[in-house]
Amino acid sequence: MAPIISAAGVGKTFRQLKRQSGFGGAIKSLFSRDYTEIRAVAGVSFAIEPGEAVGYLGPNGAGKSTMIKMMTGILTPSAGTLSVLGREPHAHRMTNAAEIGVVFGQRSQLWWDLPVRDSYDLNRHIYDIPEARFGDNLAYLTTMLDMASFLDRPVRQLSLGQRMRAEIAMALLHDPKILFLDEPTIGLDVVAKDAVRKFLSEINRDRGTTIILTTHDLVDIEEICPRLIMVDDGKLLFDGELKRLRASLGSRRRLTLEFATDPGPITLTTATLAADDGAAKHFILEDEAVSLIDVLNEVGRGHGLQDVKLEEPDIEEVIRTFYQNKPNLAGPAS
Ligand SMILES: Nc1ncnc2c1ncn2[C@@H]1O[C@H](COP(=O)(O)OP(=O)(O)OP(=O)(O)O)[C@@H](O)[C@H]1O
Repeated sequence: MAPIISAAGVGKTFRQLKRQSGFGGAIKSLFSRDYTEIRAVAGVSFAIEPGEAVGYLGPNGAGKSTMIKMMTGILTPSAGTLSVLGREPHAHRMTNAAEIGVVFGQRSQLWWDLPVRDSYDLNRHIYDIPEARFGDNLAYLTTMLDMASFLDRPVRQLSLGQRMRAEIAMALLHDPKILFLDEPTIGLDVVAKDAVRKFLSEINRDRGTTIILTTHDLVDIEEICPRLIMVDDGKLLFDGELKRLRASLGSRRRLTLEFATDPGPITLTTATLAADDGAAKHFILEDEAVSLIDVLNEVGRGHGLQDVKLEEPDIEEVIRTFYQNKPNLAGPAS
């Protein structure tokens, strides 16, 4: 299958006029041709297949929003080749817009003073959505995003969680093949985040909508995106499954053994003691090949073992380790 999005050596450099201080400086700046170059995206390559859900992750200023803006046609790349649905997005912005949906968490596409429903109606005209399809989609989205109670209320009266659901529905009314989301859960409470994540996973799975999202909330990635693209300083550092990232960093699972009473010091070859709380002993499993059975066999009977808890490393820890070790891991993504 041909990729739905492909980027080959894509770069974006912003040129900013150097400003000089003071009134005299401001006048000089008017005639100056002295620019600072800001390299927001530097030679990024990847290919995304139809139906994938991909998280685009990186620290502040890493170039995530700039990449999303290039894929949606808002910005023109200054280097490389970018293709979205077989077209250069910036050169075919209108055609591209008809086949993609965009949600920017920090910016609204809805009309502030109008009821939500009226913004949707305007979209129906803009995208020329056939009446029946529009009706079906609105009914589906209203149910799935639980919007019935606020469809007729002006956008300015909505809570952030309601507005975000309304934004996502707005971006999907014209059945886009790709949905781009820039920080879709920013500022939402736990319940609202959960609703948004569940819905995005569902349309990805049930309707095959390709999803590309940037986020700082790693749970978004964990729940929606099997694939992760990680960038820093404009460059791509990792492209692959979250599972592979975990494995490449060593899985470092945590194991807690709880005993009826403190059995005294326990040393194991299969696990490293991380903390000793008397009756509860916390270990780290450094070796991925070691199983829980191996550890239990080594602990053996007779210590009054009551409970065992095995935890996978959480995603925050995996990503933190990744960025701490990035000079060793950087290189061509596979
Ligand atoms: N229009 C612009 N003009 C000049 N520089 C810009 C412009 N837009 C972005 N930049 C710069 O490009 C770099 C990448 O910015 P971008 O917004 O893509 O990062 P980001 O990864 O989305 O960051 P954040 O997580 O903070 O939103 C930053 O150094 C930013 O200051």
